[in-house]
Amino acid sequence: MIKVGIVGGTGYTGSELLRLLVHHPGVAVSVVTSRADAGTRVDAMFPQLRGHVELEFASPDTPALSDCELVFFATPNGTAMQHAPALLSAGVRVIDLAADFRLDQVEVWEHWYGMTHAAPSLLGEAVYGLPEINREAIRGARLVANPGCYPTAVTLGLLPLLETGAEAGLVDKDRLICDVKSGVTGAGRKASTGLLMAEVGESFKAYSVSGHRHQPEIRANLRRATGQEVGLTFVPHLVPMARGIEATLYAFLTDDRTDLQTLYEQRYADEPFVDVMPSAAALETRSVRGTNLCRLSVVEPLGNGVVVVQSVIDNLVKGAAGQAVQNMNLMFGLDEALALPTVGLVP
Ligand SMILES: NC(=O)C1=CN([C@@H]2O[C@H](COP(=O)(O)OP(=O)(O)OC[C@H]3O[C@@H](n4cnc5c(N)ncnc54)[C@H](OP(=O)(O)O)[C@@H]3O)[C@@H](O)[C@H]2O)C=CC1
Ligand SMILES: CC(=O)N[C@@H](CCC(=O)OP(=O)(O)O)C(=O)O
Repeated sequence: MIKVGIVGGTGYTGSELLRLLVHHPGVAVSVVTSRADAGTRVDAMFPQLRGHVELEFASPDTPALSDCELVFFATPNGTAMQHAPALLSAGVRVIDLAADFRLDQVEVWEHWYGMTHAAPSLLGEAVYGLPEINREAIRGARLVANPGCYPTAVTLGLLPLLETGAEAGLVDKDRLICDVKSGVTGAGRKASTGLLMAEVGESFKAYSVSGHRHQPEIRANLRRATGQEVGLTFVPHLVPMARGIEATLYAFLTDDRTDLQTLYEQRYADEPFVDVMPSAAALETRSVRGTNLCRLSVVEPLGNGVVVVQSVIDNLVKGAAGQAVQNMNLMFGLDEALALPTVGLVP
């Protein structure tokens, strides 16, 4: 059994990790932390875990984390970078669900995250944990930077257009448009006026239109996959639902000879967690709710050179905790799909 710790176990992604890991046959969760709720039984806070988790939340400074083989950080940005160096030195592998190790250039990271990086020397070593572009590197990694939720949905949606068509110029890589919507759990469980039901319910808004920190992460992913710079406009929106991300992605074709449906189906034929719909189906977030799937559809609706890709994920699963478990499975030589659901909770 792999001995695992979770820092930040009272948050949405930490509790989602617990939901998935209690069904994992190769994992024993031995430490779950919270500063505010240290000493409280995990199943007292989360009755859905009764009978599955017999732990109390521990303080994050507990030495028990150093006895783990793997520690997940399900904490705000800027936390894992303070603790990862000591854990790695103690031989513990680390998966950070936050953004501390996602960008490889420290000045770009500091610009977007507004703080000084505490462990810049690890940025070069950290492996970006999107298995669909980085599987082999993840297998050998000590430190994995789990992708952001929006970057997961957008990168998987655009990848085939850019990867396969880059040299031939399948689409205009300087004018990609990403219109993306998220449920409110994407903002975390902390108390915040902007997340109150009366603020979010019965309404729908765009935010960070002038720039969101996931834009450089998406560009870095597409650069990593294609070797080329891309130009993209990324606008996130908040939708009054708990879970789910829907990305509607637009690209302008520069070559109309490629069969887009075949391109997408072939690119993801061997991917256990990417499902390409057989036709230009309209996608719903609920079809992936609770699953580790990214479900895609591609269509050129008017035949006028504008491609529309839809991409849906559950932000807490493929967008966070599920992807982290997928990465853990790869790092420990297990079946990549172990303990990861693929049937959505509908309705
Ligand atoms: N929610 C989502 O859909 C996604 C989130 N992420 C990222 O994952 C991370 C966690 O997100 P989420 O679960 O939503 O966040 P939450 O706000 O729901 O939970 C944060 C958790 O971290 C703990 N925590 C906060 N500060 C510290 C600290 N300084 N040291 C140790 N523990 C701390 C909190 O407990 P306590 O304060 O008691 O210690 C709590 O358990 C974030 O970086 C987020 O950006 C990534 C992809 C998707
Ligand atoms: C709805 C909502 O507020 N979403 C968050 C995304 C948070 C997230 O997951 O951030 P990281 O992936 O960088 O960790 C936001 O836009 O800030």
